[in-house]
Amino acid sequence: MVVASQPALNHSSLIKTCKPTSLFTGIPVVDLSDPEAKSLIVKAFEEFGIFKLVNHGIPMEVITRLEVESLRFFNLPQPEKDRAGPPDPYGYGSKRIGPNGDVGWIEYILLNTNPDVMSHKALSIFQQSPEIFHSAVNDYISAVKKMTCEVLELIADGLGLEARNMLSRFLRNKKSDSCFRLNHYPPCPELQALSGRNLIGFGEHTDPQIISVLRSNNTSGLQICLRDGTWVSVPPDRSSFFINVGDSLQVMTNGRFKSVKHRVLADNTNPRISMIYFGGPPLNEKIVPLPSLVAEGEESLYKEFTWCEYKKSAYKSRLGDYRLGPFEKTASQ
Ligand SMILES: C=C1C[C@]23C[C@@]1(O)CC[C@H]2[C@@]12CC[C@H](O)[C@@](C)(C(=O)O1)[C@H]2[C@@H]3C(=O)O
Ligand SMILES: O=C(O)CCC(=O)C(=O)O
Ligand SMILES: [Fe+2]
Repeated sequence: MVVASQPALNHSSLIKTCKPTSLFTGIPVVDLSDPEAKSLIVKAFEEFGIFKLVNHGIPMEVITRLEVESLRFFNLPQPEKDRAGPPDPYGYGSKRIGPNGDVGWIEYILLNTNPDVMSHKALSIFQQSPEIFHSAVNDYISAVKKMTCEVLELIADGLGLEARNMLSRFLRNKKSDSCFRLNHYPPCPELQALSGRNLIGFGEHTDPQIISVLRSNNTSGLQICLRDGTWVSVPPDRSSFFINVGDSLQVMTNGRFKSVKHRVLADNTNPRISMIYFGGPPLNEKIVPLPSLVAEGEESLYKEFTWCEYKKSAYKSRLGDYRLGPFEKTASQ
């Protein structure tokens, strides 16, 4: 990895670059209407921590409407966008990710999906084009949330949990602390000169919540880290969703599913736009292994903590830190 030092990139000289890696064709693909979907999803989460969902039932019109409205926002003059930032953590952000010095070739909007928690800054995003943007975001989130709950119910079935709603109840709870992110990675033509390298848009990390549901346009950029430590590029697919395990689901399955490390490289010629729903539990919810997933004689691999405690700790960490580390039991505990 090298740091970009071209004059045109001076303003972002802290943003690292990276060589693109080979396209990975092995991401499991699951058709939501397949009678085998539950076992295929469990297998995908055990092996890769991610899968591609097709035939998901979300109308393309709902997706495209949000993409068009997001681009309308990101194409506004910078001072207008800046009025909705800096993020607290919700609102509009550019180049800085989180509060601890992480940077990337990205601009984004981060929203809490619970309207009661929406901050002033986040709300001012809607004030620029109120009804249209607001309804595009709401329609998208409610469709994706419903689909995600279906997926979590299939997972509960596939894992043989005592009730189908053991996981989906966290997202359906009206206090669910879920969030939603619109990311825009502008192309960086200056980088053509840095032969074959790309700017890092979003550095490597795992997502802290239960489950993340990502949809992007057809511009590549998403990379995942396989179990053997190799980074591979995930071919984009504008009409599908990529669904990945978050840290909280890793704990709830006592390590049977592992949250997948991922990152995004900005493309040198085309803008990438992505929208991610992060399904999280209510703040006071304990994040503990589901009892039926801890066999007799086995113990939880993790100390007991609430989502609020984990989130606080996540916001003190850097993007690439192993956030579950402090919550793991050591041999003597
Ligand atoms: C550097 C950070 C940004 C982040 C909060 C954190 O301190 C560490 C986790 C980051 C992350 C990654 C997944 C999601 O994009 C996100 C919204 C989240 O919940 O955790 C971001 C946080 C953020 O951008 O505020
Ligand atoms: O923008 C993307 O494609 C993924 C971004 C991501 O991983 C995140 O926002 O947590
Ligand atoms: Fe992520």
